[in-house]
Amino acid sequence: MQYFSLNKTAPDVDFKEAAVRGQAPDKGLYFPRRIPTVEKEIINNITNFSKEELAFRIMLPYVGTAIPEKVLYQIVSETIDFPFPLVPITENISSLELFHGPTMAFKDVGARFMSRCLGYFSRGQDKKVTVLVATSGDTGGAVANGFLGVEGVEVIILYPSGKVSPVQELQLTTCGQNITALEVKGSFDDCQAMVKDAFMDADLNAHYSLTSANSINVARWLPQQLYYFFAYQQWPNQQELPVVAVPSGNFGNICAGLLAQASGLPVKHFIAACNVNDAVPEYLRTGSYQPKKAVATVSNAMDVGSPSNFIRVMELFHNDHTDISKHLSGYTVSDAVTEQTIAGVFNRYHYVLDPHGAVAYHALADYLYTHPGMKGMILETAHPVKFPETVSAATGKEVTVPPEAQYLFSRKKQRIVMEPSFSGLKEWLLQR
Ligand SMILES: N[C@@H](CCOP(=O)(O)O)C(=O)O
Repeated sequence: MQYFSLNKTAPDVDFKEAAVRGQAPDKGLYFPRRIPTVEKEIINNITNFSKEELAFRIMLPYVGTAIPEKVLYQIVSETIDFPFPLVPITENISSLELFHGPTMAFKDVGARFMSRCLGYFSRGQDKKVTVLVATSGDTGGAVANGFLGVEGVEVIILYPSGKVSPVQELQLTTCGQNITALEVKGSFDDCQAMVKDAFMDADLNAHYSLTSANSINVARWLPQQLYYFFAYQQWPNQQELPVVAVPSGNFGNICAGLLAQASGLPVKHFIAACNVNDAVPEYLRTGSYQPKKAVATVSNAMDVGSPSNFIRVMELFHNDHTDISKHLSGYTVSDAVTEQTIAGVFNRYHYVLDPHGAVAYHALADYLYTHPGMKGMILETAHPVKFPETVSAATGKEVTVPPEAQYLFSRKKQRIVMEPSFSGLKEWLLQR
């Protein structure tokens, strides 16, 4: 498999080089030259496949010969070594729970896959790989956990000061070892811009082998397709296809779902469920795409004003607004409605949504109301315990911390505070 840069002025590369570089030298995102077709035999008999076999068959064409098949099988098996249950909430809405991994968010899949690939690629290399990653909440913890102790790789996480939840902050600031956290006095978009500038800087590239662990990196982005296939394995009526509502911030997750659909996964329709940071729903409504300055919300992981992966969504549909709109609807959900949704779903169905899942639930319920007879699922992207204040206030009940997360509260936060400027980041990196 070859990958091309969406800025179209850098040479094509294979999976290894795309993963090791993160971003193309012309600052473009890598995109697969061709979209592999998932064999009909797999789709028609999907319940006969184990999760591991399915994951291996989906990822193999994207990885090509960059990793031996036996090693790839091992990597995908370790990546998905936890449950992905599809839980019914109402008669026509189910929740695909993606929070049963080590950091209780969907990012564990991409982070675990990428860390293992990078660990494999950096074996026997003298030069350490430095992963720079920006987070609005969940990516940071997942990447910290996925890369902790990986030989030959160090991770530097940039997160926006005061804009991630306390559990998220503990997850990304308490690992130590090869993980360093930088608290940036700005927004997620500032963090992401600083990281992207670093990849293009000649001095930094002379000192470091830099890569990204955001979904701009194909090794982080592509495995996010897997749980859409796991959802279809559990979907009860494969004649009546699901509408899938995805809480969307940087748009890597929904773009992976759209890619899975383009490769043959049966899905009725996708919904990009956003909070008020809604540049993409706005584009779907008006045909004009205008990145916005991000504002803070209760669904903080989606507080992204300029979603990196929107360009990949455009590429999938050849920049055709009419075609995109056939496959994808956008919704904007306010904090007040998010909180009412958590309360309403808890009171009526005894299901506890996190704020991101609640945004998706509201959008899906609204869509199904105007499309009677359809059924759908939300991607429940994070555990409610990551947002205890919002969830407890809405449900009137304490959120119980799962035993596997309790250790976090005895750990000491360690981070370096930084202004939101690339020159500050550069100076710090060069002085280390
Ligand atoms: N929602 C993210 C923002 C970064 O997204 P990514 O998928 O590109 O890593 C977060 O939780 O950090």
